[in-house]
Amino acid sequence: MSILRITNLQIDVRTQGGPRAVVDGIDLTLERGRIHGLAGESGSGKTVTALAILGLLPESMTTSGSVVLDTNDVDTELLGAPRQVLAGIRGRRIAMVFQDPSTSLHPQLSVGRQLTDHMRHHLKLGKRDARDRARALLERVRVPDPTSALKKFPHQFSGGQRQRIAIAVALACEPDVLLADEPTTALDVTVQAGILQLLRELVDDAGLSVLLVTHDLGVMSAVADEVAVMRAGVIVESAPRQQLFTDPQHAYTRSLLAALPGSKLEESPEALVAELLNATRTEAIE
Ligand SMILES: Nc1ncnc2c1ncn2[C@@H]1O[C@H](COP(=O)(O)OP(=O)(O)OP(=O)(O)O)[C@@H](O)[C@H]1O
Repeated sequence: MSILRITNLQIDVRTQGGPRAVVDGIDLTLERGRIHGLAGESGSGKTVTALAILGLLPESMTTSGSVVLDTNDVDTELLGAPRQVLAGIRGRRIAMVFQDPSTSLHPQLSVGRQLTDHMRHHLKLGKRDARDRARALLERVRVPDPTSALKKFPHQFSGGQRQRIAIAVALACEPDVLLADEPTTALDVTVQAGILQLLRELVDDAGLSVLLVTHDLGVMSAVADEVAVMRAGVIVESAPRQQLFTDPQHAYTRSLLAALPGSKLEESPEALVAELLNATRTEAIE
């Protein structure tokens, strides 16, 4: 069942020489309970695609096409939607996590405050209910000792734990869609695996739909159900993970795969996943 439908999305940036297309007519449908990977080299348009969904593009960019959120059979067009419509959707229906968790977390607010403010605002929860839910969320993303974690500040946690907290904040209002832009790129490989495993669990347990933006096909191969490969603003190939990794159709996809460091991928994507998940156990001791 689809939750977000992107149709013929075009993003132009104004330049002195006239408009330049940074995304040139892409189609992408996100399904509930699936992880959709958006891969491609730096500058191919992955991040601006994610930002366009939430109306967060810089002023210098214009859009056309359609981005429809379909919740409970009600379609909402997001492209060009009024500010208050987008404000009601951001964080509530569609949440976002970034490469650097500090971007999503406020350095001077306690973790508890960041989690509960969000819930009190969007879900109108009372103080005590919000606090109970915040504790449960930290438990769910496996931040150790949630009760004392609520009183701490972001800098008191490791990078991996900070990203888990950022994911907890993103999930606070039970969004339908999570946009994750390079969520593990800044983390070392064992911590990456733990975060990827967490995303997988959240998708499987809660029916969340994830758009996972990354230049790293290794990360993709570990968790994505479907992968779209982007180059210079265009999706050149889109296929279920297994198919894309074992039978790439486009020369650009083949070149990306060939550039992967001699990994288990040559044996099978599953072997790489097993390797990454094995590393997760190491992180649990972190
Ligand atoms: N604020 C901006 N003003 C003008 N051009 C921009 C701006 N942000 C991005 N661009 C341009 O838009 C294009 C797409 O950038 P985007 O950040 O989406 O790429 P990406 O695939 O996410 O790459 P990366 O992995 O490096 O983030 C690039 O050509 C980039 O130069």
